[in-house]
Amino acid sequence: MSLHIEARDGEIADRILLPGDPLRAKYIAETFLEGARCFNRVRNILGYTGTYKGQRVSVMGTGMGIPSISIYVHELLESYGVTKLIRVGTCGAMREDIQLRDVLIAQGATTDSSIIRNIFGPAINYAPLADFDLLRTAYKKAREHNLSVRVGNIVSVDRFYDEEIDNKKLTDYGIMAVEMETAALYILAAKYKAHALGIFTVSDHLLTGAACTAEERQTSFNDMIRIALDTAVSE
Ligand SMILES: O=P(O)(O)O[C@H]1O[C@H](CO)[C@@H](O)[C@H]1O
Ligand SMILES: O=c1cc[nH]c(=O)[nH]1
Repeated sequence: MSLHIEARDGEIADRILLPGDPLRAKYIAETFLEGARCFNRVRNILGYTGTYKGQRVSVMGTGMGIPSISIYVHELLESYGVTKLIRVGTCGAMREDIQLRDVLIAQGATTDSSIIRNIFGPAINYAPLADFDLLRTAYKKAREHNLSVRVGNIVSVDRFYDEEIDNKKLTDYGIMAVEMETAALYILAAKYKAHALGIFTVSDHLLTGAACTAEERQTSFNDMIRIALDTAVSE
């Protein structure tokens, strides 16, 4: 056990999907995994392990924001020896050429979080990056399923409601979308020599105001989930 995860040794697979919403974890386990068993209920951050295409895979919520995901990813890496972590998140599109329900893959995760400064000090602006092998595999799997995905830079912000952020500047420099956790996932995975990737479904659009319902957010992101699971079990 670790402080926030009550699983016993061996109950968590070495590869795990990480949605922010614990109910999305439950949905993934019940819909896509065979023989899924719950290994965590602490704080209702639900976690499950089952099999997908014959291989053990886990899925667990991370909560919202960098402080929350940092706790769970740290404990998964430090106490449970997880080696492949794939975030399956929602995001807000920031560009006109990206639509509701599009699937995006974060090659990089720009951030305004103090996590970079806290770790590296004021002189270094570390660039959190996806694991190249996972990224390449996810892209290939998407193409095999005839799904179009976009690969590029996203921004992991500290505040969901942020009136001060300059979104226009971020999009001018190629940022596709906004979410709240991936920079920390990539940094922690790098520290522990693990492999991490963030895959997203666009749940709302910052320019048009279009949005999926809360229920759709929880359940309607099957394309992203299939890509993530196929990537998790490859090699
Ligand atoms: O849907 P999840 O995976 O939680 O991701 C996004 O949704 C939450 C905000 O509504 C933040 O956690 C953000 O990163
Ligand atoms: O963090 C997020 C997630 C979805 N949509 C947003 O606008 N922000």
